[in-house]
Amino acid sequence: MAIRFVTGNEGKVREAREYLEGLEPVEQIEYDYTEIQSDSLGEIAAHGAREAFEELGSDEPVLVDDAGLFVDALGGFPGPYSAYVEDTVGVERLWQLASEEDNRRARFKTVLAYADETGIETFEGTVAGTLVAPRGEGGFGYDPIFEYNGQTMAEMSTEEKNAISHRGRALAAFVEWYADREA
Ligand SMILES: O=c1[nH]c(=O)c2ncn([C@@H]3O[C@H](COP(=O)(O)OP(=O)(O)OP(=O)(O)O)[C@@H](O)[C@H]3O)c2[nH]1
Ligand SMILES: [Mg+2]
Repeated sequence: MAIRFVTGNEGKVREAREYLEGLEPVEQIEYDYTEIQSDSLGEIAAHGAREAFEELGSDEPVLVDDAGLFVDALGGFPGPYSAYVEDTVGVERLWQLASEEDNRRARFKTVLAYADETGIETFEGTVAGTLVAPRGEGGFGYDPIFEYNGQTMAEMSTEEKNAISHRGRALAAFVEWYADREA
């Protein structure tokens, strides 16, 4: 059965489609679910998936992805507020802020929430990296400033990014659960 990926972010859809190819088709739905204010990406994603599944109708399962960049030297900022910070100050200014720090370590985290008629499951993925001056044309969001193993995520192909990224890891956990459940 097709999975309805509820997001306005085409980059997320591209990565999920690539990863889930051969498992299930992924359909993008632009439904504006409530993003609750919380420190927990898991709570935000689960709440969104529950609301979207109830409000959209039909039995087709839904998937919601809530993601954030956590900068160590900034106490985890912008974390759950990453979309707001990208839209307001922007990626370049966040890099300027981080570049004043000696410690440039950061983590990217995604929680996927999957909802169907039996309930909700969440899957988490994290990647640790280093913030750098922007490089690369691929990816989206903060990818140009997030370096892993010498490459920014914007310098990687979708497949390469999925192999190491927070979203790829969350998708791996999802696929493992999904395959077991179908068996
Ligand atoms: O460098 C990045 N690599 C990624 O892999 C990635 N995934 C998300 N983001 C950014 O982090 C915020 C998440 O906010 P977010 O989860 O609310 O997403 P969003 O608002 O873009 O879409 P939606 O799914 O909510 O519709 C937004 O600024 C996204 O651009 C990423 N940046
Ligand atoms: Mg959002």
